[in-house]
Amino acid sequence: MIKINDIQWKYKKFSLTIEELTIQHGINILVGHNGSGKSTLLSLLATAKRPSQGEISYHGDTMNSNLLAVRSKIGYVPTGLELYQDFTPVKLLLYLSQLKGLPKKLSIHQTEELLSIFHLRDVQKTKIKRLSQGMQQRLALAQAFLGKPTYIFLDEPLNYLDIHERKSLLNFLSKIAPHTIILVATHELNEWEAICNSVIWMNEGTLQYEGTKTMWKHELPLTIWTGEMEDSLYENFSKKHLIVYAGRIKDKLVVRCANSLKPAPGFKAVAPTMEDAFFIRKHSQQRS
Ligand SMILES: Nc1ncnc2c1ncn2[C@@H]1O[C@H](COP(=O)(O)OP(=O)(O)OP(=O)(O)O)[C@@H](O)[C@H]1O
Repeated sequence: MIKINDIQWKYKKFSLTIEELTIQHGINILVGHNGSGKSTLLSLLATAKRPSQGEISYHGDTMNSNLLAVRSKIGYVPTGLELYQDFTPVKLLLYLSQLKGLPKKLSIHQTEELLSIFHLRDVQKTKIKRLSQGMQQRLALAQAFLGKPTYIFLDEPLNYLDIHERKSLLNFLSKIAPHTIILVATHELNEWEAICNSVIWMNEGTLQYEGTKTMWKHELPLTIWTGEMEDSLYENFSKKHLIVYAGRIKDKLVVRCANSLKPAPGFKAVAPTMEDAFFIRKHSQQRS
């Protein structure tokens, strides 16, 4: 497990402070508004940034006690990772596996395996600058798994991926999750719903929630309701209730809202999604 102990990191007006956080095996999603500190936390965990106080322990090792050992077990994909544009995917993966210290045979084996997993076989000898953004994102992801790291930190990994590639990545992560600690920063909570184990919510550089997916969705102060209504009633309704969604299906206005009691006749309580839960939790936090 990864244990964060009283860390702080500051840059100008932004400060990230976490007193205590444990990250377990499985898929953990990291959520929060823009600028809340998700990428900063990932780069601290990936040892790309150093906390100004406190420490992070990776199964007992820390950045101070054994930086090289820690780094050798980390796979990290920040957003906008710049890949050597004149390399080909095969050359890049072989080169990076050498930097990671993998023996030559294993480098070749893992490079081939990752090119297949990320569907890059057809373009393995094409220069990276000629690849689409989605292909470049898949290559950025592939490099993170060289050496079969124990700790995987992914910043918005679904960016640029088409539906097929998204599903494929989610399947791959589910397969390795039992023996890997995976932390994924994402705004697309519902896409991770089926496979994630726990949720970490950051707000303005501080930890707001850390717990299981089930608790995230079900320990909520409000219920989610859906129903149809006349257009003329909506304006007044929206002033009194927390609207999650309002849209037209055929000629009906369909409303999804959060409320403690049934908001109007005909409305039905429904199970909250991961995003509904975020919406309700954020709303409750702003009011408290
Ligand atoms: N190297 C840096 N240079 C300048 N500002 C930084 C740097 N790293 C972090 N910040 C600042 O830290 C704060 C947190 O940013 P961070 O990127 O971690 O948020 P985020 O939750 O990942 O946001 P988003 O959802 O938009 O990706 C922001 O105010 C950002 O401007």
